[in-house]
Order: sequence, then structure tokens, then C-alpha cells
Amino acid sequence: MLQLNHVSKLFHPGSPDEKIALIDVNLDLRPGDFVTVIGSNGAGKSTLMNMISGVLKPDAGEVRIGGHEISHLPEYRRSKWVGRVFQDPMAGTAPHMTIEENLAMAYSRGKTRGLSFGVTSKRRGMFREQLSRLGIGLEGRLKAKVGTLSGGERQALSLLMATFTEPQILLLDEHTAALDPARAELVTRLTQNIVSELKLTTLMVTHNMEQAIRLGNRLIMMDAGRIILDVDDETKRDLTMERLIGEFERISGHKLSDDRVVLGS
Ligand SMILES: Nc1ncnc2c1ncn2[C@@H]1O[C@H](COP(=O)(O)OP(=O)(O)OP(=O)(O)O)[C@@H](O)[C@H]1O
Repeated sequence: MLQLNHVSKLFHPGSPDEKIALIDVNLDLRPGDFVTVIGSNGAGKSTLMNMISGVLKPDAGEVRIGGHEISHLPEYRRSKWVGRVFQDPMAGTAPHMTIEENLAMAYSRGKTRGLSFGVTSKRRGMFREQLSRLGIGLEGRLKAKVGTLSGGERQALSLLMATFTEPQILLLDEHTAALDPARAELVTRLTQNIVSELKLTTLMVTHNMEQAIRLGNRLIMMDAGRIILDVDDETKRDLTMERLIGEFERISGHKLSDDRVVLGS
């Protein structure tokens, strides 16, 4: 479904500021894989997400979705295949537009025939139905400006907007990190429901170790631009935080340095 073959990325090559972000990264996601991604600071997690969404292009290697080489396609041309939710609740939605206008915009994403952001009554019914699946009452607030929603509500809406056109790949970029624990748990639960219902192939970066172990069917750990550990479903079921941190230290040869790491929920 998603393949990264020998992907490398250097920032400011040849200068004193040279930074290795990814080195010869290989990753093969099967359809329906829900992979959690953890790692130390500067390990390359965001670069990996940016490489898949098209914000960045690899210096070497290729990115494939559904068998197609897309390494050099710009972000907007990948948007019909790739849905993404960011950490910042402000990032995924337009605050001055209403909930239904935001949904109409997301619905038109990647469609070639003009910018049909209009909200017809048929679409409004569909939006209401989709929103009601979130179970937080947004279906009664279609005309509310998104800027008036709480952070948790906005992330739930962002999640819906990123997924209701059923992208081939869903990227979750620490999407619960800016929320208080109760809202984070709500958005996590919605994520699990949507991902399993739509069988979305998902890559989720998190600094929350407990969440990384609990969610999904596969876990990868990154350090210094490489994937250093790839844990399958069966092994993950018996994993503990202590063992995960121990494995990280054993393979990388240093302590896990992550100033945002959260050990528990
Ligand atoms: N635009 C950029 N210009 C220069 N260097 C960059 C840029 N983006 C990332 N880097 C560097 O590339 C490396 C990987 O960064 P990246 O943001 O992918 O790591 P990360 O795993 O997401 O880190 P964190 O968990 O701290 O957010 C780091 O050394 C970082 O400083």
C-alpha cells in the first residue's frame, strides 16, 4: 500500500548546518496496517510524514502509494490519497468558515472538476450523518464557525475531514498531543473507531509510549534518521514500556532523548 524504498533526506548538505533527517529508510505498509511511530528528538519522524504527504521530496529513493511512484508529485496532487491530521488543532481547519463549509472543502479535495465547495441539502444531510458518528454533538452545529470550537472538537473535525474521503494513507502527526488527557482520550477513541471501520492504512507519530504500544498492529521506532525497530502485532501485544525503552537503548547505543516523551496516558 505504502512503500518507502531507500529514502534519504539531508538538510543543508555540505554546509556546517548539515542535518541528516532520513538515511536509507525502507518501509512497507500493508493495506489496513495501523503503525505507531516513536523515537528520539530529531529522529526523522516529521520528515518521514512530510515525505509521504509531499511537503518534502527525497534526495534519494522513492515513495510509492498503491504501487505508483509518487516521489515527485507535489502535496496537492497527493491529497486525494493522503489524509493528515496535525498536532495543532488550528492547522487542519479554516477557523472563519463554518463546520459545513470546512467539510465541503474537505469533500472536494483531490476532485478535478472545479472547486465545488457549495453545500447542497443532500451534502448537508451526509455531513450531519458523518458528524453524528463522532458522538460529540457537532451535527447540530453545522453553521457554527470552526474558530468557536474547542481544541478537542476541532481535532475530531480534522480527523473526520482527513478521513471521510477514505484516503489510502492516513497520517496522524501527534494529533492528540496538544489536548488535555480527557479530550486526547476522546480523539484517540474516535481515531480507533474510524481507522478500524474504514480499514485505513495509518501511520501515527506519538510521544506517548503507552499509546504507541496500545494502538495499532505494528510499532516502529526511529533514531538518527533510521528505523531501528519494527515490532509486529504479536510481539507488540506482550510489549511493556520498560522493554521498549530497553530495546531502544540496546539497539541505538544511547538513552532515549525525547523531551516530550509521555510514559503513560
Ligand atoms: N526544514 C529543516 N531545515 C533544517 N533541518 C531540518 C529541517 N527539518 C528537520 N530538520 C532536521 O532534520 C532532523 C530530523 O528532524 P525531524 O523534525 O524529522 O525529527 P522528529 O523525529 O520529528 O523530531 P521531534 O520529535 O523532535 O519533533 C533533525 O536533525 C532536524 O533538526
